[in-house]
Amino acid sequence: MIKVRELTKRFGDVTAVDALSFDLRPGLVTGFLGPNGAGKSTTMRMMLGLDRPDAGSVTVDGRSYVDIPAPVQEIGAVLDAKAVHGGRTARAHLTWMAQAGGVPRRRVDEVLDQVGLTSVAGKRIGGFSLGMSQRLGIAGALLGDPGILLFDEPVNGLDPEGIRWIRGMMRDLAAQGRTVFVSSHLMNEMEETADHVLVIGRGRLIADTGIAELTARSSHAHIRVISPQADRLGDLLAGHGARVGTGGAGELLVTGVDASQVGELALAQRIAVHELTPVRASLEAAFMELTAQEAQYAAETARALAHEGSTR
Ligand SMILES: Nc1ncnc2c1ncn2[C@@H]1O[C@H](COP(=O)(O)OP(=O)(O)OP(=O)(O)O)[C@@H](O)[C@H]1O
Repeated sequence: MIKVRELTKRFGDVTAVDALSFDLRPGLVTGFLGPNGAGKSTTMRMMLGLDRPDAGSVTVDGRSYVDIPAPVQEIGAVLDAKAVHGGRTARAHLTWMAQAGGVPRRRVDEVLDQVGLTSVAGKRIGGFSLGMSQRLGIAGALLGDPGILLFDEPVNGLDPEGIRWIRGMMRDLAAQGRTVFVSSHLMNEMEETADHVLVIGRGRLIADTGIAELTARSSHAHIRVISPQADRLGDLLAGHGARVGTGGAGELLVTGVDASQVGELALAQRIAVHELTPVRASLEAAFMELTAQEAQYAAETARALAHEGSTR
């Protein structure tokens, strides 16, 4: 378990990270959301011991990163996939990393295979596309078979196939019981990948919540019901405390009761139901609602996350 407590970092007058506290749990993809400049990279760098906090701490199973004897076997990270020596081949780069990290050399071919780069292992990295560089970065992070993985904006600038691949890889790593922490400045990107999200704005924590919990709790969540007797069913549901709106012909949009109650009530009155679908709120709608009553910076963060362009 990673525990971040009251983590703070200042650069001159700018407080990049402001008393940030959170835990990361294994077996989940935790999204780290915040607009550009919110403090995500700085937080990740402190988690890896690359920046020194002005205050606060990060511990991995009770120890700080610098006290871990073989760090690459506990935490793997991809901070900037392009920051590698372009003259080396992919295999030479990973072999050098394996030696530096005290990892057996046979792992090099294993991770090349795992990320689908075996056929270009002998090619120079300088000629790699962004998607290939991201795969190489992930291969490097996986070398020590670590239980914790940190990815800083891994899908930025990738094509849809590259994005799909990275999402699948993150989900697989979490399903293997690893802790996966991934930053993004776009809300819709996290909706499909993360189980849990931490949202920061101006270095401060705004939300720490499960995605399913956030979107199910939102007032935008509802049940879509289609019935040839929609009017009768609507009256029946309203009589049992539901709020009933209408959609298209024969369609009801119901809140305040769950799908099983709708089904049971319809059955009891012998009303045919052709469709009964719980519809979650989008992450964007749920988050806007969550922050609407909060500080202005929270609302600004919500808008920036929803509408910022996908490239920096
Ligand atoms: N080395 C540095 N020196 C001075 N200021 C810095 C430095 N690194 C980060 N900052 C500032 O700290 C704040 C947080 O930056 P950080 O890069 O952590 O944000 P971010 O959420 O990762 O955004 P981005 O996605 O744009 O990198 C910004 O105001 C940034 O300008």
